[in-house]
Amino acid sequence: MTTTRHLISVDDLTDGDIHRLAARGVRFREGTAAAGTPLAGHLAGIYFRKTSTRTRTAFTAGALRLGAQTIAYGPDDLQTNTGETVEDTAQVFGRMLDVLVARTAGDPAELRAFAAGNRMSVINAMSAPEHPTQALTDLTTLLWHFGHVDGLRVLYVGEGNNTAAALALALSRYRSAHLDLRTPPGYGLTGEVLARIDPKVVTERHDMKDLPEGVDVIYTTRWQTTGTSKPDANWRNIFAPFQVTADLWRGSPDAVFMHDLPAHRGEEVTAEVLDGPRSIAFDQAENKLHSAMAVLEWCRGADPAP
Ligand SMILES: NC(=O)NCCC[C@H](N)C(=O)O
Repeated sequence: MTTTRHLISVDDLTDGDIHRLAARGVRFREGTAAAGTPLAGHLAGIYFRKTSTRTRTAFTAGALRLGAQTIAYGPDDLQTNTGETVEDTAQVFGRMLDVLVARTAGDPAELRAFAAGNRMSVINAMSAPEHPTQALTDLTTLLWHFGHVDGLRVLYVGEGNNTAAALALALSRYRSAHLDLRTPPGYGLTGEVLARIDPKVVTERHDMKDLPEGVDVIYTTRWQTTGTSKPDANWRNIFAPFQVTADLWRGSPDAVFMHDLPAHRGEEVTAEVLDGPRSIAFDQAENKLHSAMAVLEWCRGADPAP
């Protein structure tokens, strides 16, 4: 009997799942995961309604490397565009696909509807409130770079978007980690996410005063989150103090720089930081592939026993 697991929210994962998925991503990155094609005979639908460079490539390449085959759907391809319900689409997909990787950038309820029949695994490749596969990539990157996640101190500067939310939820599972979020006023984590994080691990402020010193990581994200628009015309002035510049390294000279990408040099980060010696942003991007392979394997129960 094949296992069918879904990854729609970080909260679909136990602490053990999170720790094992991050560790498995590191093994794929280091080339120490057993070679093989555990997903041979599986078919993965790759359905992106929004732009994607890293996530779509990582899940397509990851599925192929694990022996699965893939079918790609763009925003205009499905009969949902002509009025077919998601529930009916899900019934059909569930009879033909083993995995559906979907980026809707909207309400994750649609992903739950795809998952309802439990006949295929559904992976959230980014929805409005959360980007769980990015959080697993980020944990993989932290574990790969530092050798541990517990005890790390992360300073996140930028919008409290899907990436920030997933990171906050994921780091909440590492009791002695600390995530200090500095989000522009009016652009912080939602109340729904704040209710689910561990306040001993995650703190949030809406200014750049009294920044912590000696942090291990400084992380940012682009200012124009997919599928959103800013309500106030003045938003660039509100975001300007939150640009990540080399100045932030004065109190944390050893910190590495992370970014979920795509980057916009001169907006959320300077070129000096993104392209500088402390940046591991493109290693982090590569880890999307290794982490996607860990997620795909886990979703089908093809992961190594704990
Ligand atoms: N790494 C990614 O998945 N990048 C694409 C989206 C990043 C950002 N969180 C956004 O919502 O626009």
